[in-house]
This record gives sequence, structure tokens and C-alpha cells, in this order.
Amino acid sequence: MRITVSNVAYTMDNTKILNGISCSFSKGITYVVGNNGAGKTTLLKLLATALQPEYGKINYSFLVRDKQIGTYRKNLDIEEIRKIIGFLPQHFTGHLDMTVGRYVKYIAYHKGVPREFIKKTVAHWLKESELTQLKRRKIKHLSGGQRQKVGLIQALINLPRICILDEPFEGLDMKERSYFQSILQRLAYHSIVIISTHLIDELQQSSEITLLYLNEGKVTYFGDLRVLDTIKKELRKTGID
Ligand SMILES: Nc1ncnc2c1ncn2[C@@H]1O[C@H](COP(=O)(O)OP(=O)(O)OP(=O)(O)O)[C@@H](O)[C@H]1O
Repeated sequence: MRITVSNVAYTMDNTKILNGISCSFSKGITYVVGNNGAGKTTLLKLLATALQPEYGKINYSFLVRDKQIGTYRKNLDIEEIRKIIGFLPQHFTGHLDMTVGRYVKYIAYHKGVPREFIKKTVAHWLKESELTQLKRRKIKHLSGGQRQKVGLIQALINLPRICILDEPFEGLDMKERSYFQSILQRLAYHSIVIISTHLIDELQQSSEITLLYLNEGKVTYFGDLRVLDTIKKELRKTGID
């Protein structure tokens, strides 16, 4: 899979939120960082197809190997794209009047988990994220961190080919963060994982990770983590952490 972003711009209320964004994503983890208001949430919504670019194009494609024609790239249409995206928006709410158990079951069904595996899959995710005791509680009665875990489960339950998470570790304790981080690391062997975060001090130096630094709606850096310390200093100067 590949996502190619070409010269994308987005305006809200006559203000340019994103401008001239060009980059591409393939399997692995990309962390999107930047100051408050840099445009991270807007970029993630565009990538998740929750918004449409005002200008430019976002293309989703995969390689097809055909014995007769050879290897070529096939573009996906919007319906196909939405089927393979798992998205956690910022401030996830879910269906507030549903219980945790029913909601996760409903999501598993809609995300195409085979019928015979739904019960087992739901029980597994609830157990691993320590939500089993809360399965009969309505989502509106959960704490922020508990609700965030439900949000992560709904984005990850079918191990999507494209996973887009806006501040996924918000409200989670260290144990919960490392549990979800390990799932994301495994998922990234096969999938595109894009995560916006302000927890820049927790990013591990790893050759597998890509960093996208947004500044005032523009990509200032897109590459490996070698420049992480410089970016940390810049973000601290402008007060992100
Ligand atoms: N509905 C809206 N109408 C007008 N401007 C908006 C709207 N939503 C966001 N903005 C503005 O767009 C800019 C980018 O917002 P966005 O939420 O994408 O940034 P962000 O990098 O995710 O910020 P944060 O880290 O604070 O969540 C901000 O200046 C914000 O004030």
C-alpha cells in the first residue's frame, strides 16, 4: 500500500490551514508532530478521507502482480479506501448510549471480522485492554482513558492496512501505552500507521520510524529520526511540551 499526498492545501474560514503538503506513506510508523494549531488533526482527517483537499490530491494505491501484464499500481476508490482504514479521531466519543461490549461487537461486525470470530475477538481485546469488567457500562459513563482505549480498539480490531490515530495515547497510563504501542509496532510490519502525538520525548530512536514535522500548515521535515533532537528543541522553544 502507498498513500501519496501531492501539493495538498486546505482552508477553513478563509484561513489556510495546510498549504503545499507533499509526502508519501508506505508500511511502517510515521509520527506527525508540530505545535498546537500546526494542522496535524486536519492532515490526519484528510488522510482518513473525513475531509477532502481543497487543492491537490491524495492517492491510495497498491502493487498488483499480474503474470501477463507484469507489475503495476492500482488506485483505490473512496469506498475501497474507507474499508481498509482504521481511524481514531481526536476526542473520540463513540456511540455514547451503547455499552462497551455492544459497541465493540458492533464495530467488529462492521469492520468485517468473520461472524464466527466476533465473540472471541471482542473478548480478547476487552481482556487485553482491561475493559472486561466494564463491558456492560455505557460509553458515556467511562473515564477519558477508558474511552480512549475503546477508541483504539475500534480503530485496530480488524488490523487495518491503513491506521490513522490522532493523539492515541492521550489519557493512557504507561502500561496501557506500551500495550498499544506494541500492537502498533507489529501492525506496522504490514500496514501504514500514521500517528499524531505531542509525546515527542517518548519516541524511540528507530530506523523503522518516520517523522513528519508540521509547522504552520507546511511540512518542515519528513524523514528518519536523526533530526529528532533538533525538532524537540524547536518544539520546546515554541512551547509544545
Ligand atoms: N472548524 C474550524 N474553523 C476554523 N479554524 C479551524 C477549525 N478547526 C481548526 N481550525 C484551525 O486550524 C488550525 C489547525 O488546526 P488542527 O486542529 O489541524 O491543528 P493541530 O496541529 O492538530 O493542533 P493541536 O495540537 O492543538 O490539536 C488551527 O489554527 C485551528 O485554530
